[in-house]
Amino acid sequence: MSDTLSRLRGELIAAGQFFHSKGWVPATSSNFSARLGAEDMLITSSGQHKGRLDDNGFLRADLQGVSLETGKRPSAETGLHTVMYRRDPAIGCVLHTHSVNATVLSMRLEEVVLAGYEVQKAFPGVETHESRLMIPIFPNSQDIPALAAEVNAYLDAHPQTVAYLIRGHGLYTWGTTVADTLRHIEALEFLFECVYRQLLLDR
Ligand SMILES: CSCCC(=O)C(=O)COP(=O)(O)O
Ligand SMILES: [Zn+2]
Repeated sequence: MSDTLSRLRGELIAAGQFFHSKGWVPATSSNFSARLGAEDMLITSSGQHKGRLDDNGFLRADLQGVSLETGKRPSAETGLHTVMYRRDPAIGCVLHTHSVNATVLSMRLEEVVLAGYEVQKAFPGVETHESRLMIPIFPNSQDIPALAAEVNAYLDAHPQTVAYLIRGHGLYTWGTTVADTLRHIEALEFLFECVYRQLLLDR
């Protein structure tokens, strides 16, 4: 067992516990991955409770999503992780969560526009609250390869995108490390709460 694998697994287990404490990974929802090398990743196996992960809740898979461990089935949404690692060798982690705010906003809006918030500076390259971050919302689908292709095409056209929502489903974001990606989730959840409360006030 490599030191890298056990370190990353520990970081993802801790991330799951933190997200669970916030209510962002209900039931067996959500999935997490981290890059191991140029051709492989560590990913949660399908159906795990992400707040109660242990070492057995993960497997190695290649970047086509094929399990490298017999008898273990990767997340049903593996294709949404592999598409990111194949796009960009600098991506080291992909996290997917299912918070109430992300889900509700995705049902009501066509996209989430983040503008004017200091916390936008949690994202790489964002240096002012005067920036504008667009979080696209894709229709939900059980056809993960088709959804991954749609995400990939969108990101080709909008390479500054930091995250996306799937309608009625949840949030995907990514980063160079698990810590960076966890910060993105936390910042986005704070911002989604702000957007939600602003919509209520504006009614
Ligand atoms: C019970 S939530 C439905 C599946 C889902 O959206 C999810 O994120 C978890 O799927 P996985 O196969 O990764 O456990
Ligand atoms: Zn999901």
